[in-house]
Amino acid sequence: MTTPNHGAGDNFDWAAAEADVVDLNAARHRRDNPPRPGDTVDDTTATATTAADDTDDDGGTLLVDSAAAQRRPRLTLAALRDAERRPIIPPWLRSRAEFVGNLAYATGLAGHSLGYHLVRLPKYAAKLLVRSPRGFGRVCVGYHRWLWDMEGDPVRHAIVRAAIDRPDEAKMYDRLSTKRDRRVRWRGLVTIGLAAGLLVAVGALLVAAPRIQWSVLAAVVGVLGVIGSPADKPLLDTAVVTAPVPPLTSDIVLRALSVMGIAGINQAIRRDGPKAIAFPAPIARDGKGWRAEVDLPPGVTASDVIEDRARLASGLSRPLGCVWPEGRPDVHPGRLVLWVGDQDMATSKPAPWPLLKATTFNLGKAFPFGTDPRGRPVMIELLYTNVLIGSIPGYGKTAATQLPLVVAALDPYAEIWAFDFKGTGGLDPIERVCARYASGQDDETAEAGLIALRELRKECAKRAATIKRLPKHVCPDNKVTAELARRKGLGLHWLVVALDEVQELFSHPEFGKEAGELAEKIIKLGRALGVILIIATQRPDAKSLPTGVSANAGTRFCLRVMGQLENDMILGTSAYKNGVRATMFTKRDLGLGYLVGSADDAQITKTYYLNGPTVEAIITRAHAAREAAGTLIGHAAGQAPETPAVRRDTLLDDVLAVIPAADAKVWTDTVVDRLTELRPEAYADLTRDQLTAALKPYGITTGQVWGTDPATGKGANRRGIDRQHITDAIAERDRQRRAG
Ligand SMILES: Nc1ncnc2c1ncn2[C@@H]1O[C@H](COP(=O)(O)OP(=O)(O)OP(=O)(O)O)[C@@H](O)[C@H]1O
Repeated sequence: MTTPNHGAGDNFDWAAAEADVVDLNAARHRRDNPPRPGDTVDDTTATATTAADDTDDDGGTLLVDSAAAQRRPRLTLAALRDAERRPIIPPWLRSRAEFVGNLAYATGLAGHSLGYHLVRLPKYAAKLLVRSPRGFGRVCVGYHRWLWDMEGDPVRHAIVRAAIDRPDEAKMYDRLSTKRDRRVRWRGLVTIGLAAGLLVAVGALLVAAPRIQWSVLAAVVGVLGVIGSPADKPLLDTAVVTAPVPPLTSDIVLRALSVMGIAGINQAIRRDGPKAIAFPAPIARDGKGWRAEVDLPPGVTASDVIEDRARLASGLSRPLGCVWPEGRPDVHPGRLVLWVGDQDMATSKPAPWPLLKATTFNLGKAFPFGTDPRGRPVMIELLYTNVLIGSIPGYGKTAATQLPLVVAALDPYAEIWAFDFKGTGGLDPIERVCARYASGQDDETAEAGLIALRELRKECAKRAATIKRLPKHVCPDNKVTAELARRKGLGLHWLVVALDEVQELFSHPEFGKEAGELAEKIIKLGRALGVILIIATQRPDAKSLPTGVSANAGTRFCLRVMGQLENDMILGTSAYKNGVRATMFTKRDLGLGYLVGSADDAQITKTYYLNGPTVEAIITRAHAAREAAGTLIGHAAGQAPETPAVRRDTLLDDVLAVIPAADAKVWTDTVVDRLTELRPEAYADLTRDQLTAALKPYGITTGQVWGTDPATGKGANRRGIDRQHITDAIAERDRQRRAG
């Protein structure tokens, strides 16, 4: 507020004082008369009061903008060009699945209603028969009133009463009576015509065929029965009882937002009334629910609302599973898209997976991963991406990991490696089509996973070299294309590698560090090389999920998690801040998560759920397709990982040669190094897993061995070979040779 200069005697600033009084009155008026819905606000007053609220340090008014500048901008060409265009065809008509779903629903409903009423036809006929005398009575009474123009009776009586005091009213009565007589006369003539017509019709009916007589009688009874029906007892019973779902209106949204206890919203509503919340688009039906776009008051972000979904649902008086708020940070942080479903998502019937009956599938195409709250399919493309899946235990990670694997299984040219480091058997149904497979919570499985990652790293190097060799016109973008992946002999087929419960591997005391480093390299390199890594974890923290891995995943799916850290580890930095919060999912939200990376915005997605027998059935078809295509390899074909033939004959003797009698047990890594030194031509590219696999047929397994690392001089426990096992195996082999 400006302060008049009191000490200046005659120089008193009357203009400033007058402005103050105007401002003060305006402020009082606003306080005493808060705007109501539908009120219009005078821009000039609003501007003046807004400006008056902005005071500088000295208490003087700080007018930042003129009244004109604060007025709503006019519609300009530039604004039109930038405006968001509403779809011409509504989304439910563009989505085939949604359209077919709606059509099927409408047809089903119509069929049900028809069947319901057909069964009750005798009851309806009886009702009509009973009601027809009353209907006949109503018709007679009605006709009698019409014939004698009885509607005008009260008026004529009123005029007779009035004529007692005012003689001029007698003239009016006279005019009305004449009119009435005329009307009754022509109505009488019509009645004579009608009676004659009726007599002729009855005569014709008497000589007509019985079928026609009964039909006419039924029609007359039907019409009279309908006319005779009491207003509170409709003829038809109710075929479908609908639970009334209240439509979403701006008032309801406003009420819900105002009870959330968000200070910014409450202050704005107190100040500006309903205008504090703006609706940039009309609230409309969207799928099986309502969609409202809301611009929250300045300073309030969509995530402030999303954070407390339960309170929002309470404000809307709807079940929690119906209320799905989302942010639109691409528009601005305060834009909230609120979708309120008719039915709780947790109790609604899950949609069947569209690929349930497929025999093959081309992995180059996007596949249906789940449905959004509106029931529309959510698609994922697997090529050139890696997938990271996370949640607390028991919310559908394995089920979500299984889906892309089943899809990959349906492409006979895609190779699959699958590892389940918790050994719960979630991926067992797809074992039959995996080139590599291991499941268990033991060190063996963890080691098999590490070995696979080493192999995968090598595979990436090999593929990179192949791509480098290819001419530019065959491989212009230096990456595997769908066409290259199909070419036999190039070795560039899609390779899908799933690591479920990967926290067990990454936090393994012996293999974890190396596995993490390898996974990071593969996730960075493999994308263009046709290698797709799918990683699922129930412990998304820095120790169990290397940041290099979490930061480089292209597609992310986060089911229920408990905190911001886990949320952002899976969905990416700032996801929580931007309102993408998998913490909002509740105990009932199985299979429900945020999917990031497959579309521009994060999508709330409920995965399609395939139970064990369903997966078995699909995998049986996939297995047959692979058999026909000749692509059943590795574990699926009953083969152990390959070892060069040259090593097989002399392997046991060579291993014994590099383990002196003084060393009872030696680390496998040390044996590999010594073998390479012994015969580089045979063992130069031998890996630890290959050696472990090559010794397995002799019944030799690796175990924990204490030793000293020659590089660091530190003692450690690692996988190693017992010399005694080698000597036993050689003795057994020699015995068999002698016997054979
Ligand atoms: N899309 C879905 N729809 C309905 N139910 C689902 C869905 N996905 C998973 N579930 C249910 O959730 C249960 C747990 O799923 P799953 O085993 O995949 O979870 P998880 O997160 O891998 O668990 P854990 O970490 O304990 O292994 C399943 O048995 C199934 O009943």
